[in-house]
Amino acid sequence: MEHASMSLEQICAKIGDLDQASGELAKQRLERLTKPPGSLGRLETLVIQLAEITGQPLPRIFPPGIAVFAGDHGIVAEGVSAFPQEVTGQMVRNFAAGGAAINVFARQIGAKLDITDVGTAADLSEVEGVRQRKVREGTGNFAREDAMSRQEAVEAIAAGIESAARLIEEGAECIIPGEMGIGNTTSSTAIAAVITGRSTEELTGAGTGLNPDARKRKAALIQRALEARKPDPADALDIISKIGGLEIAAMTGAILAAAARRKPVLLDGFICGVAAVLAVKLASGVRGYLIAGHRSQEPGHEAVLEWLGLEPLLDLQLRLGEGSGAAVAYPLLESAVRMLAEMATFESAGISGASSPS
Ligand SMILES: O=C(O)c1ccc[n+]([C@@H]2O[C@H](COP(=O)([O-])O)[C@@H](O)[C@H]2O)c1
Ligand SMILES: Cc1cc2nc[nH]c2cc1C
Repeated sequence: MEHASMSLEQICAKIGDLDQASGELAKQRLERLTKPPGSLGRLETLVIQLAEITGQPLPRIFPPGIAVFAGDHGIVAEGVSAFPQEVTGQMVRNFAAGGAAINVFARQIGAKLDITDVGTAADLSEVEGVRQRKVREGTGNFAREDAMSRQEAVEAIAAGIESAARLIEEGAECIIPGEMGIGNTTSSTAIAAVITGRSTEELTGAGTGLNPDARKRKAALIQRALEARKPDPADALDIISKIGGLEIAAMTGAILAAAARRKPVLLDGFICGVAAVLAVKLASGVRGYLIAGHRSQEPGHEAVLEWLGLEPLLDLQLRLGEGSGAAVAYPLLESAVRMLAEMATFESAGISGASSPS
């Protein structure tokens, strides 16, 4: 459990450069496989990135581990979600019982699912299979007060580091962060606006299903809250403490811990993307460890992906969260690594190479 006890600074300092030499070996092997050069497109660039991340010329990414974090949001008092706050705790019970979408996809891809209550307003202490790391019972309403203290932000990040570190200790070769938190698209949109500098009108979406009028009110509320809170765009902890979420901070911790152990991080949707942006703000070297699983319907996700410089693998019009889009994308990583490891070479199969110069 080496990383569980490491401080945020220590984890950030441990994130190493990508291993170019392993990437180069993967690239050389790709050139010898029985296919026209480059014909497997993004599966080729993906497996090179996986080699650079893991430091393995034939990368291993199985089994994946899914770290799901739940937290509540005081901002829901302003009517920013189509669903009531109690759904957060109710869905955590559903995760523990195995009935949520992420449970189905976790079983499909052979992933272990680690569930942490990092700050719901519900009492989930009796629920088997839910790790209790409650930093506080939901954030403060950031339209009126800071979401949390700086210390609480650090504690929530530590809960995320702990979860990913445990999954990796138990054998996970790829980390998928996931979340559950009614109201968290409001916090995520506020963070995306601070980081990208784009307008809240442009970035704000329907979340779980707001109607167009309610979406407009949500955008205006976020704008007013940002003017009141004034988070420092250069300071990730200031952003988290003023307008963040406990489960968002925990996902940031999980991403940092995975990168520190050279494990690829397969990102889910908008909220997960925002957590990745915060991780990059804390340690810029994280960027190379990130793979975008899918493009969420939430408009802010596009801006976040652009900021991260990532092109998502899938666009299935998902907007669920929980890690679901990343879990659905995971088999593409398996295709990429199996292609590199299992395809015959021109040499071994006795197939002629290209006859004209490429
Ligand atoms: O992952 C996404 O892109 C995504 C987009 C919209 C909604 N969600 C999920 O819906 C919840 C937040 O929506 P809301 O409307 O309550 O802010 C939260 O539990 C997220 O997991 C997730
Ligand atoms: C039912 C439900 C399930 C979810 N999973 C992630 N966010 C969610 C939001 C709702 C409302």
